[in-house]
Amino acid sequence: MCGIIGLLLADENQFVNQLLVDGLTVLQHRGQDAAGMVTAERRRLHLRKDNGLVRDVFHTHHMMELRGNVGIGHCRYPTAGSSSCAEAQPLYTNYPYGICVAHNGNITNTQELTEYLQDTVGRHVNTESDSELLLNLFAEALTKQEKGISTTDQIFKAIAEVMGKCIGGYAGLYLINGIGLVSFRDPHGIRPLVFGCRKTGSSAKNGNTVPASPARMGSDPQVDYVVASESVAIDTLGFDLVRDIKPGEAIFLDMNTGQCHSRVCHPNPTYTPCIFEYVYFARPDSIMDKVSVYESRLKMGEKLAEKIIRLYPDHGIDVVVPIPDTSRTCALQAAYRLNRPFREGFIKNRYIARTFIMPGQETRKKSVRLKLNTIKSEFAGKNVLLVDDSIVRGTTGHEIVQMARDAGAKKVFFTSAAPPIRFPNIYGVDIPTREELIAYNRDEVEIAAKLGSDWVVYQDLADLEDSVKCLLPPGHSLKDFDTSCFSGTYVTGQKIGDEYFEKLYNKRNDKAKQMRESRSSSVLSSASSLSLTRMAMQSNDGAEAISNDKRSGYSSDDGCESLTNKTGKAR
Ligand SMILES: O=P(O)(O)OC[C@H]1O[C@H](OP(=O)(O)OP(=O)(O)O)[C@H](O)[C@@H]1O
Ligand SMILES: NC(=O)CC[C@H](N)C(=O)O
Ligand SMILES: [Mg+2]
Repeated sequence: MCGIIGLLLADENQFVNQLLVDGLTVLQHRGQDAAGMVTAERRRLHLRKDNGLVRDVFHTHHMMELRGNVGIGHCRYPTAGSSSCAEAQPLYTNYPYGICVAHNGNITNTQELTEYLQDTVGRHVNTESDSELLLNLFAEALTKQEKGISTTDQIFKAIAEVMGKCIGGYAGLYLINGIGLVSFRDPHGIRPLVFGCRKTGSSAKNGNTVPASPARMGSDPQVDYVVASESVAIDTLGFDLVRDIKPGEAIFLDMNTGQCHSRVCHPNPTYTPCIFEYVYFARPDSIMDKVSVYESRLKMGEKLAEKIIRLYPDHGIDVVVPIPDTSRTCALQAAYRLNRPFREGFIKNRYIARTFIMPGQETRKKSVRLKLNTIKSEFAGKNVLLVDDSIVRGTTGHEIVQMARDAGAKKVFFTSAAPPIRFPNIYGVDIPTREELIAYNRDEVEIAAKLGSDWVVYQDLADLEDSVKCLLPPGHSLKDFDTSCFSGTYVTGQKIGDEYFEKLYNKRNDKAKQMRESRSSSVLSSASSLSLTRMAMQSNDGAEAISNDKRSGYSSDDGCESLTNKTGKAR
């Protein structure tokens, strides 16, 4: 579940680089594996990306090269391809114009799209990254646009073509060199994307009100714009949240006029966002689809407590303990509803990041112990209810139950704010294989045995959905969610059959991923040795100016070499 952010500042002399770094830092919880940004300075693009956390990727000497008043940034949690830094984003293609993409989500018809791009239109696809396909599809669609219509129309038509071809979950940003920034959300709105602005210069001093819609914003060149995965980035940067980008909508920010244009580019969008954003991915202080994530988690806690009371009226719980971090909001309200004390029985090491989105089961397992430690007095001799937001592979739950017992708990009960996860997620959460899921082919009693707890209670799906729906403002067009990992129903509607899951399993089970990583790192190191001979590449101490030359195919970042997608059309 990556984090994406794009900015256009009204003043050409201002740089977006620091705002992008700050925004990405706030979105870090969505992707910890790699980070990157590209900025546009007049007709020159500057790119920096690498594996690592945002704070490790951007150093002062990179920032000095990342000039320009428009740019996009990305922090990555890989769900396709490898985690090689060649697949870190933004990705770039030099034809037409010079285009970069930052993408959150996952595309499911990648085979068909790769065949179309390679065999039908002759564009080179160099990796298994689905984002590379998204980039090339847009580039191809723009190339084909008829002359004589406005650039704005060309862009929206190209986005419509991309949406017509891509199946899956995607929220994305394209930076088009010399033209502007395009943001878009898939026709189901599976992945989130919000839009904000702030007044600048004289318009800020005159106290103009923040425009309520992009159409109005189009008339005010004194406005800075931001688009981000979550509103928390908009708040932190000092912008005002305007609204969610609608399913199937694109917003084009013209860097030459400062104007903002929006259009719904899909003939029949439906509003079915991924409910797992509310459960786990999003920060609680974000507003998504007009709903406060924090409040939805309080509701989840309340409904969970009611279910526990229904199932175990004499539960005998002495204390309610959250499993930090994400479950805290939900556990707080569950304790309140159960009328039992809420206690911080586990202390989180603030230097260990989220474990579920770490690559590899061994790393995840080890990290749980490094991340959490017990306050023994909260467990000794007590019946403890442990609350987590979700149980996926059971890595956290298994370790935590044992730690609670080691700390002297009499009984350990376990509850999850989300229903059992029994199906793969194919839209941008890396839950690719059923066999890895603790709830696959197991009922609650078997799961409790596996976790080592006395019992386990899961939220009902209807209650989870209600926890968000009851907070929607009247008349909101969201009627349903993508709940596929709980229900097995996939909102994009195409047939997701056994063959698809088998392929997914073969590509993305832990072992296959490990093998791919070791392969791609050896390819990368041999690619690095090419850097002395390549042509038309300009490297600037890590941050790189990308050539517009259609022939050039390379970029380099401190030894991070990407042969991805730079060769223009190979007709
Ligand atoms: O059953 P599992 O496979 O262990 O996955 C589920 C756990 O992973 C997540 O925590 P994570 O540590 O990623 O993030 P958090 O600190 O935000 O809770 C989630 O909140 C659960 O605790
Ligand atoms: N988590 C995501 O949104 C991943 C985006 C894209 N599928 C990638 O793997 O890079
Ligand atoms: Mg957790």
